Amino acid sequence: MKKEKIFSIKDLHISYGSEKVIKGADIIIDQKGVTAIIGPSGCGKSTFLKSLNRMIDTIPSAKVEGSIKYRGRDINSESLDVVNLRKQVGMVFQKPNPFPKSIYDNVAFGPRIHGIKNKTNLDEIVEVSLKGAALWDEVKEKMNKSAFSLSGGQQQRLCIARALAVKPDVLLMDEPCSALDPVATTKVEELIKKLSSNYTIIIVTHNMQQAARISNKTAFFLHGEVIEYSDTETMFTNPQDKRTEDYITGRFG
Ligand SMILES: Nc1ncnc2c1ncn2[C@@H]1O[C@H](COP(=O)(O)OP(=O)(O)OP(=O)(O)O)[C@@H](O)[C@H]1O
Repeated sequence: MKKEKIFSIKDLHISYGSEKVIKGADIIIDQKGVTAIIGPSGCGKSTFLKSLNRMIDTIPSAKVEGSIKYRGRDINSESLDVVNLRKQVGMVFQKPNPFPKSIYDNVAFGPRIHGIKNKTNLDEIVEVSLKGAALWDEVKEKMNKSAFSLSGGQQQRLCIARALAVKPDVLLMDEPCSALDPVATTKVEELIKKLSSNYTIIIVTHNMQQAARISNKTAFFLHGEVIEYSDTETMFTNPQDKRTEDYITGRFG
């Protein structure tokens, strides 16, 4: 069965002022599974990711040109509802960034903003989201405690639960494990794999072993260009471009 296209990106160029950061990227991202974005520091991975739900709009000097279609719709068209786009295309950041609120209120935040007020409905969404983020058992007895009372790994899973609570289609993750210890990293990686049967996940990672462990497809960026984009297994066993081979074998980066 042919997979549905979630993102079709054509000739994407992004610059900050006069600095060109993404230079003509073409990528198609299919439904579900994990796509990893790898490449050396400063090659434009985060910039690319932020353009997919228009978080890049928050940077005044950023200029985006070219086409990004999400489920066939140009996300940069004037008629597009950005709040709705960000509901469908959620984001999890490098450092866990829970709100200074209780565990419950962190997860209920998004649904409340989108108009859900009924306590029973909210309770159910919070429970399902925390279960989805593999955190429920650890927090179910202390839902009213501050999110800051959780460990870093738990806080990151709480941020994933918060993203799940608005029922997204896609999750963008920008180095979600880089602030976590190895045990917490393993838990988040397992969670990402599990979530990838229901969500389309796009993850930026510095860590090539992580990309190899959890992703189905990998895109290698270098100086703002997509050098290679293929099945992860092919990329790591039989890279087509010498620059990819040099990067994944640790010759630079
Ligand atoms: N808000 C910004 N304003 C101006 N320039 C920026 C901004 N964010 C990033 N840049 C520049 O854009 C380039 C690409 O940055 P980006 O963060 O997208 O790369 P990256 O591959 O994600 O890097 P890293 O792996 O180090 O996080 C860098 O030269 C960076 O200095």
